[in-house]
Amino acid sequence: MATGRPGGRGGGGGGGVRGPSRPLRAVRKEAGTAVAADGPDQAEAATRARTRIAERAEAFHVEDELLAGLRERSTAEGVVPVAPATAAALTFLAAATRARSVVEIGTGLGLGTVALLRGMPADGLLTSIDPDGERQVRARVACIEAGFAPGRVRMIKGTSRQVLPKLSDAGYDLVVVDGVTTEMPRDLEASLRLLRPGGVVVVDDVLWQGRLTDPVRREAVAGALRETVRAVREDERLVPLVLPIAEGLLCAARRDPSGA
Ligand SMILES: C[S@@+](CC[C@H](N)C(=O)[O-])C[C@H]1O[C@@H](n2cnc3c(N)ncnc32)[C@H](O)[C@@H]1O
Repeated sequence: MATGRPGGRGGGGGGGVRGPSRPLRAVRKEAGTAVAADGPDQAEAATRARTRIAERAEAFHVEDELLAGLRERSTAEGVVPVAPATAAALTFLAAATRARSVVEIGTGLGLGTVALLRGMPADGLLTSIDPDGERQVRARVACIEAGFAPGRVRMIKGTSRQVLPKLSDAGYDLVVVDGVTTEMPRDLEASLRLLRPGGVVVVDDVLWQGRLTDPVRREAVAGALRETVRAVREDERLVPLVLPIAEGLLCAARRDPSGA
């Protein structure tokens, strides 16, 4: 029976109860398989359908005036804020994990900060890191305008390299990596140290395909993204997931080694 979903065929079917664990060989599905199986017309139709679905999913999230204003100001100043769907995902993840202690790398003007606070419990504390102290002052004002007491946010001025080593090991429920892309592999590694068992790390825009005119810079950014994705995929302490939101939102939960 046709499912009507692009790529909705195959997938192994079957129950979902796993047998005794044994090492499994990773099998990667290559892009383009659909062309071989269905022909170019079906593949194109599937791609169009996927694009439409992605657009509808993005349109589901309508930002309020506060976030829309922050987005406009951020963009005007050359700070790339998290996308609307990413902001919604941050709010969701903070709520779903009941994240009381959160770290955000890259405050910007505070769009992601407000999104995270909106999902966190009322007694949660968000630590946000950015070398630009002036932006952090404005982000703090945005958090107050959003209705959060000043004590809910700890703004720390500095780069992730300077600040992350000073934060407590296994002390955080959720870490969001949204600083400078070339620092991402290092930020990820530091973030994993900060996560408590069961904690979640989120890395924004890992499937970035943007164009940079400087080829050296472009390769540095692409290399950092590849390294980050590979590190998460290969880390057996993590349960990874890439959500096709904006330019790819990488999430990973840190397993509890006690098995609890
Ligand atoms: C992509 S923006 C963050 C956007 C923000 N999360 C939001 O949703 O609006 C990146 C931010 O990282 C900051 N940044 C640059 N270098 C950094 C570093 N080494 N460590 C931490 N943050 C850095 C920039 O000043 C900038 O505000």
